Amino acid sequence: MVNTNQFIPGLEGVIASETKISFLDTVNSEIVIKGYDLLALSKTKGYLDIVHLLLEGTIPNEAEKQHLEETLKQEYDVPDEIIQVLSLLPKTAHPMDALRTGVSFLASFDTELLNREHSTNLKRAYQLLGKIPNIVANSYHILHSEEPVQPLQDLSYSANFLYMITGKKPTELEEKIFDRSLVLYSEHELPNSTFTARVIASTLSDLYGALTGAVASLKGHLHGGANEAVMEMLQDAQTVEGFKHLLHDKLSKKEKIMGFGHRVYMKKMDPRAAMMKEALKELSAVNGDDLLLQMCEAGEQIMREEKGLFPNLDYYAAPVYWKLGIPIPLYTPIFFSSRTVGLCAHVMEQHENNRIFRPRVLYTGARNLRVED
Ligand SMILES: CC(=O)SCCNC(=O)CCNC(=O)[C@H](O)C(C)(C)COP(=O)(O)OP(=O)(O)OC[C@H]1O[C@@H](n2cnc3c(N)ncnc32)[C@H](O)[C@@H]1OP(=O)(O)O
Ligand SMILES: O=C([O-])CC(=O)C(=O)O
Repeated sequence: MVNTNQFIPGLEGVIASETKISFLDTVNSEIVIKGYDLLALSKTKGYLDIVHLLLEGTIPNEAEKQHLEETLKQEYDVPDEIIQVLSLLPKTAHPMDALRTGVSFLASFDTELLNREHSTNLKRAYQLLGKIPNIVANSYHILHSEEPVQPLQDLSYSANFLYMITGKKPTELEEKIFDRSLVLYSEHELPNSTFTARVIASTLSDLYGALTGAVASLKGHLHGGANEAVMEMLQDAQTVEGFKHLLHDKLSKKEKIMGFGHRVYMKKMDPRAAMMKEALKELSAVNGDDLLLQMCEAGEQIMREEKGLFPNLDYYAAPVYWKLGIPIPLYTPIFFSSRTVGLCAHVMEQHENNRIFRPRVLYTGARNLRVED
């Protein structure tokens, strides 16, 4: 029998799900994904390796990887109706809202929504992985009155995604770094968005519904929305001195600084942030412009000294995406695109070993009120 009187704000430290998908091992500094350390994998493996690992359970050999890429490429196209629906959105809509609409709308094309068998959910996961980059890139183009960009089949999955966003074929380095960012964002145990997806799935609702809820969760600035907020701060500040001033000013007003802190890593650096910082160094070396790197390092120092806080992945992903020529409002949608695979794995696991989430409250409201006769 569980003690229902124990209230833990934010469910900090509470074990809310049993999973074989991933685990943050903060003692050994590992992000365990299906038995492998994601950080180690990210040095030699690409996003499609992680997709195969999360959905099929193994690191693919070359033939399996090629087959996976072909499967995804066949799913790149989205129904015309999606483009029409995106075109109806007000031009002021944020691409995360467009994405939420797009993912939700995709559900209507699935004729077996009530089927939650593993094989059906797996097929859906591949369809979503194929289509979501298209929705992300083209929602931005449509919201900016630009023509939708067609996917290029001869590019790799990640190169095509970046191409569809920027309209330019990426260099080898750009492709490698973008792919690495997708690897690092792919799966992270039980953040708010994954928990949201599992809670929705636990009612035996469908994969699209669970992912639609996860988009809404990820949009918030305390979660995925932080990467956009970081880049906006860097842009506002413009110089190293400007950024220092901006951070001191925010701290003096007791404002939170986006891109710092983490519920699980707490007072340690998110190891994924360190890897994105390396990527920022590589990109900065290309044209000898390391202003963003200098600004970020100055911010890191201030936050360490003033608050004892360290960067999370969003802090260094933001300037990396800027250097890759990606518009700021697409940073969080890209995070979601990458996380689609992790979310699908979690929803499938929930469907296959389900108990509905239904916690209790600590009631602090009024009691014993009576309506007078
Ligand atoms: C990839 C990702 O999604 S990672 C998360 C991205 N989100 C952000 O970067 C947003 C900024 N960070 C935060 O808001 C938080 O650190 C979170 C949401 C990530 C974690 O939140 P929690 O675990 O609930 O920590 P909580 O907000 O209680 O913070 C604990 C203390 O550290 C402070 N703190 C935490 N993060 C920050 C921050 N970014 N800036 C300033 N102070 C902070 C809090 O003010 C609080 O101080 P107090 O005890 O004096 O009141
Ligand atoms: O784990 C979290 O709470 C947030 C996070 O870093 C992620 O989703 O990648």
